[in-house]
Amino acid sequence: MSNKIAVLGAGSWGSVLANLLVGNNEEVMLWSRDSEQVVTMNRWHINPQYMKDFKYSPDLKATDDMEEAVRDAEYILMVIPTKGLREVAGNLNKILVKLDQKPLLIHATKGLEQETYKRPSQMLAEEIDEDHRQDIVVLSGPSHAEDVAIQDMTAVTAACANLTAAERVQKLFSNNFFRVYTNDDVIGAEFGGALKNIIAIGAGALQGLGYKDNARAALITRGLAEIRRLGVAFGANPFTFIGLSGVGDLVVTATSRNSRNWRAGYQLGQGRQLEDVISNMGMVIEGIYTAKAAYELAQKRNVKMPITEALYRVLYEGEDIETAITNLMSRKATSEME
Ligand SMILES: NC(=O)C1=CN([C@@H]2O[C@H](COP(=O)(O)OP(=O)(O)OC[C@H]3O[C@@H](n4cnc5c(N)ncnc54)[C@H](O)[C@@H]3O)[C@@H](O)[C@H]2O)C=CC1
Ligand SMILES: O=C(CO)COP(=O)(O)O
Repeated sequence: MSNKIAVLGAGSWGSVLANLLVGNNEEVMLWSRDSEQVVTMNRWHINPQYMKDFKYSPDLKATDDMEEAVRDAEYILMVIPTKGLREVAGNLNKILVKLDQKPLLIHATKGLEQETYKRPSQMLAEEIDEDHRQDIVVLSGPSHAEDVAIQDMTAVTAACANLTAAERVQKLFSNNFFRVYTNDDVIGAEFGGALKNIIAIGAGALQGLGYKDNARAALITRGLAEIRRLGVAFGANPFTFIGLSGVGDLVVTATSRNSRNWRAGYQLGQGRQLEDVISNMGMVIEGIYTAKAAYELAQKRNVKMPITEALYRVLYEGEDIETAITNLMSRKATSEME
């Protein structure tokens, strides 16, 4: 028997995940705030702004009416960029209260909120009444929408302190090309997913500047060290960072031309201006905003994050990337285990 699932957010990832769930014979309703996009998706089964060459299942239904999407849904999957997540969650809460529903929440957002430094699950927990939701499960890991759309082999993590809820999500999404593992470490999964985007911008920038494989391997490895340091300072399990939502996602994002964060970094490395890069991407580049939140959070907590700090200076203080690299390489010699 199929489950009724509402997917909120019809960008590249929300649409592809909704399509995957339709392929798994679930009953899915995709919500977008953009009515024109909804008409095009329902009529032509394409998403004009994101991955426009991909043809979605004709069984995938879209709506711009959140209440219609959510009514009777047993699961609600939120795939909204960090910046808009709290607002959408607040609107969802009003509907859930009105309809008196209590769905299981899942989110696939990767970032930290500006000013509050909250993780996505914390924002959802604050905005959605406990009486009108079950647990919140994080779906994260190395999973570019472009590859999942063409059913390339993918493995991800469903994280929740309540492993029974994580297992329900595992069952919902699993199929012969999409393998879902469970994990009880929400903090680690969310820090891994958010912070890898910063390092991916750095990896793209190195390549844009002409640096080679050794440089990229060094950045990824030392990037992972500082991601782990910040995550562990907030209670994450260090082993999560050697899993799919840690090193897995870091590797795919820091090495793939499908990554918006990598591409943004590459363009910066080639000398393009930040405003220009943002306006031409047409999709969210989470790492730009997470770099600011993570930098400020690390300062407050006194956690060493030299690569994040370097990128913060490049992105927010206009420091030249080569100068940032020189400064990173000329820091006092240190132990790898710090
Ligand atoms: N694209 C990918 O391959 C993956 C993306 N993610 C994460 O998923 C989240 C969403 O990313 P994408 O789908 O790629 O973004 P996108 O840039 O392709 O699309 C974002 C979608 O969210 C909607 N949106 C933005 N703000 C909104 C608001 N305030 N209210 C309602 N709708 C709003 C936009 O209209 C658009 O449909 C991000 O946190 C991203 O890091 C995670 C894994 C893979
Ligand atoms: O999180 C992602 C892949 O796992 C998507 O990364 P980008 O946002 O850089 O495209």
